[in-house]
Amino acid sequence: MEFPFDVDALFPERITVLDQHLRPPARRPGTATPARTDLQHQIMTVVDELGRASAKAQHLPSPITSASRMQSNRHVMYVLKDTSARPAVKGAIAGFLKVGYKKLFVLDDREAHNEVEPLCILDFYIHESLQRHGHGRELFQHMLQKERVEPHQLAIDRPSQKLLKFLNKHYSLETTVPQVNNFVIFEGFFAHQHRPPAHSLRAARQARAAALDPTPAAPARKLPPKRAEGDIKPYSSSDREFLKVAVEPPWPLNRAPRRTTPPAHPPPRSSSLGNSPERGPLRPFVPEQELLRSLRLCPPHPTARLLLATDSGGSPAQRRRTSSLPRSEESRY
Ligand SMILES: CC(=O)SCCNC(=O)CCNC(=O)[C@H](O)C(C)(C)COP(=O)(O)OP(=O)(O)OC[C@H]1O[C@@H](n2cnc3c(N)ncnc32)[C@H](O)[C@@H]1OP(=O)(O)O
Repeated sequence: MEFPFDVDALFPERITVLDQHLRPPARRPGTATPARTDLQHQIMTVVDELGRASAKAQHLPSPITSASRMQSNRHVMYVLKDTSARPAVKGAIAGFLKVGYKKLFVLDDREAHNEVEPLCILDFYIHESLQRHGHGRELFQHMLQKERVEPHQLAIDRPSQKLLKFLNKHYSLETTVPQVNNFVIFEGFFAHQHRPPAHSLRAARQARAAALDPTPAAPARKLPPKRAEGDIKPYSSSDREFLKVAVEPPWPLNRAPRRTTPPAHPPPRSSSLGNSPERGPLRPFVPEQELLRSLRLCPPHPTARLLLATDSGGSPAQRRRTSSLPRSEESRY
């Protein structure tokens, strides 16, 4: 991925770590130093461009990674330079990996709710011309080392089939723990969720290592105290949540009662790599009788007329169709 500026000078190292400040890394001695604002502008251009390419590769309606989203979240982006780029080109970018800690409500293998805050894989992209050459693994491996996490400790925000295959091939991650949200976790996730107390050896070692290595890592967060089972909602906000396309039906069909508690029957769970969460558009559930009451009150509307034309004792087939509508379906985005 090429840019109209000197990427080689902008990112002196093969892998650059960017946090919400999008600070330009220190330049090699002897390299001309443009104004800091110009450098930051270049970094923002790279981040935006990478985000767009990743969204396109994943068929997302809009990017989940952009400079402005980076600046407003505490995420960390690992950017990989393409060092095989043509000499005439002033460097190129091979891809990126974005991670961040997120508070999630996840089910364990006994289907109990757990409030956790794992490091999440949020976005991952290697340029099409460079895929399946080991660049993804190099980037992922670098991130694991830098963040000091094991692959099975991660939560993955709606992984693509390519990413599932990648995780299976390189890290033998295969068996998922079924969830009702968009995140995928693997067997072994719960064995490693506890964090060391602040005074532990591991924490001290981590603090020393961080002092020696000033490049940003995803900001670690403390686990909140465990909540009573009844307080926990089994839904966790995915980073891809904002991509939800709200296709709102006309009034009064849009008057779904607000739900303060999760539905009694959660949507079907993903149980294996093959059916990682792929869901249809979000549709509110309006009880049949309430819907008909509302329709009688509303001004004439083509949809209303159509529904009122069928009395509540309509054909059994019609009723079966209506009542078999799923109570809630989560959208893909
Ligand atoms: C939470 C999220 O970010 S979900 C979105 C993940 N990103 C995408 O799907 C975007 C498109 N895909 C990509 O950018 C890349 O393929 C990545 C990031 C998933 C992997 O990066 P790569 O550099 O291709 O990975 P790397 O070369 O290290 O490993 C290759 C392995 O990844 C998997 N893989 C990569 N591409 C494919 C593909 N087209 N089809 C099937 N498996 C694939 C395979 O296991 C492959 O091993 P194989 O070639 O022996 O079958």
